[in-house]
This record gives sequence, C-alpha cells and structure tokens, in this order.
Amino acid sequence: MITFDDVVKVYPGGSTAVDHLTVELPTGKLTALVGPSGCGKTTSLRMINRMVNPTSGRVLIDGQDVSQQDEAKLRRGIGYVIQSAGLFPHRTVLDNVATVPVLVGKTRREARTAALELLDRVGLSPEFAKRYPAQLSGGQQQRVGVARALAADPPIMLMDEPFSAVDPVVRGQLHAEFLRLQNDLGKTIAMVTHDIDEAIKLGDKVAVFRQGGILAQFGTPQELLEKPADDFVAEFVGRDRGLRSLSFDSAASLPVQPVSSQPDLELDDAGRPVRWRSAGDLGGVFTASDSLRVVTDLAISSPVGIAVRVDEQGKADGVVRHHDLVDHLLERRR
Ligand SMILES: Nc1ncnc2c1ncn2[C@@H]1O[C@H](COP(=O)(O)OP(=O)(O)OP(=O)(O)O)[C@@H](O)[C@H]1O
Repeated sequence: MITFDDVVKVYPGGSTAVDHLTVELPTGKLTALVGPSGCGKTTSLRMINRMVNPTSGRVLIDGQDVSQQDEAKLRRGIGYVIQSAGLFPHRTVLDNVATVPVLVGKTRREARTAALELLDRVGLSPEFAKRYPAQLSGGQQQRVGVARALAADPPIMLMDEPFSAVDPVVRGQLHAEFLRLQNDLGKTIAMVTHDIDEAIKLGDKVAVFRQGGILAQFGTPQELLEKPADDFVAEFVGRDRGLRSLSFDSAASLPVQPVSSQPDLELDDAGRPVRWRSAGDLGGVFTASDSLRVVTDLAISSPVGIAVRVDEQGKADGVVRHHDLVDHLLERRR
C-alpha cells in the first residue's frame, strides 16, 4: 500500500502543487490520478519514488516512510514509465529492456532471455528485439517502455501518461493488453492521466484532483460515476456518466421474463434464438455475465425493444423488455 499522509508540496517561489493530500493506494491495484493540467498529479507520483520531496507530510510504502529509505534501493523496487517511453536511443530494444536486470546483477544472457519473454508479454515479437527505438511506432515504443519497467519485476509501477502519445485506436489496443498483463501480475500501480475515460477504464481506484493540488474525490470508477462528490467531479467525469456507470453492473441481477412469453421469437431446434418473426434481426444477445450497459444497448437497438438472454450453450433462457429494464435501472439507484 502506498500512503500519502497529509502531504504538501510547494515548489520554491511557486504556488502549492499538492495541498494536504491524504490517500491510500491499495496493494496490487491500479490507482489512476486524474485531473486538469497543473493540478499536481505528476508531482504526487514523483513523491513516491523521491524524485520530488514533500514540503511537509509523509509518503509511506507498506508503512515505511520513503524519505528514510536508500534512494537507489527504493527506485529498484519501483518501475517508472513515462509518456515518450524514454528509451535509450542508441541501444536495441532488447538491451533497453535488459539494462536494469544487468545493473542488479543478472548475467547478460539471463537478462536477454528474460527480456525476450517480456517483449512477448507486451505483444512484441522477437523480430523487434534487434531494432532501435527510432525504428518503432509510438505504440511499439510504449510497449517497450512497459516491458523495461517490468524487467526488474518491481512490486510498484509509476506510470505518467503512459498511453497518451499514441492515437486512439492504438491506445485502445494498449489498454486491453495492459489490463490483461495487470490481471496476471497484480502490480501496485499509480498512473497519471488527464483522460477521465482512461482512468475509469483502467483504474481500480481513481483519485480526481482539482486546481491547486486538492483531492476532489477518491473512489472506484463506479462511485465517481454514480456519486460524484461535487459539481466539479460531475462535470469532469462527463455528461453521460449515468450510462457509463452501467458498464460496472452485471446483468446477473436483472429479472428476466420466460422465453415462452414471446411467441414472436423464433428458436432453432436446439433452442437458440434466430430472429423476431415480425421484425427480423435480433441485433445480438447477452449472457448473465454481461454488463447492464450491454443489455441496455441491445434493448434500445432491438426492433421490438427486447433483449434476449442466452445460457452458456447459446440457448435462449430469458428476455428483458425495455420498460422492465428501465424500471430495474431506476430501482437500483434507490
Ligand atoms: N520543478 C518545478 N518547479 C516549480 N513549479 C513546478 C515544478 N514542477 C511543477 N510545478 C508546478 O506545480 C504545479 C503542479 O504540476 P504537476 O506537473 O504536478 O501537475 P500535473 O497535474 O501533472 O500537470 P500536467 O497534467 O499538465 O502534467 C503546476 O502549477 C506546475 O507549474
């Protein structure tokens, strides 16, 4: 756990960058630090690995004050990924990733073998290993940056706008890969972003900062979307937050009507839904493990306003009419 205990940072001659920050970043989870430009996100991040020292207050890792720890040793346990990937331009991709393990005493051969495995984990085939950073796309460089930060297998990762230098399509791919990786590795991650959608997608917890380095709200993405602490957070998380919050709720609790209530629904011999006899295309089906957002989308895009649920075999096992869905959505807010 990373703890900020009443932390203040005032830069020399400057205004307050971080104002009495008290927050706990849970172990094994990703906490996104999000907010408008200049609100103290990067400063907060850098106080974790002592690139910046607090003016007052303490930063603790698992209860140990970082200011009492040897700087080099502290940083070995903390991976750091920045926006431009920050790769060494004159070293190959493989050597970029292998650098830190060699520094901490692995043989060059061991480090290179491990580096190849890491490149594979971040979705880069061995053919990239011999290239230089300038011979890679922005997205590929970001992957190398992540692989390099992971190379020393640090329990903690600090990531400063790690995905912002790439276009939205590549960013989406990197997000998906990164979520898979984090699912396996369970690192304690602090990630700075100015993009609330990215924070909500990747964060287990989200810390929203406002101007002046003040923490406006700390909570799960769902809490921010459903119960923003004030107008600033509500505005920041965006207008369609009600709809987006449905992504976090499972359809499992949704009451369904029996399939027999809809004779208009044509089934094949195995009981799988085929089409609406009166209106044609089903437009898709959902399972109990889908989110309420998926069901809502199906119900409102269905030609008859009904979403069809299937079991693991693809057999229709229930239907949800759009007005029942709306009742359920209103009910769940009470
Ligand atoms: N080295 C420094 N010296 C003086 N002031 C600084 C220094 N670094 C940052 N600041 C100021 O501290 C405040 C917070 O900066 P910080 O970089 O932490 O914000 P941020 O939220 O990460 O911003 P951005 O999203 O634009 O990167 C800003 O007003 C900035 O100008």
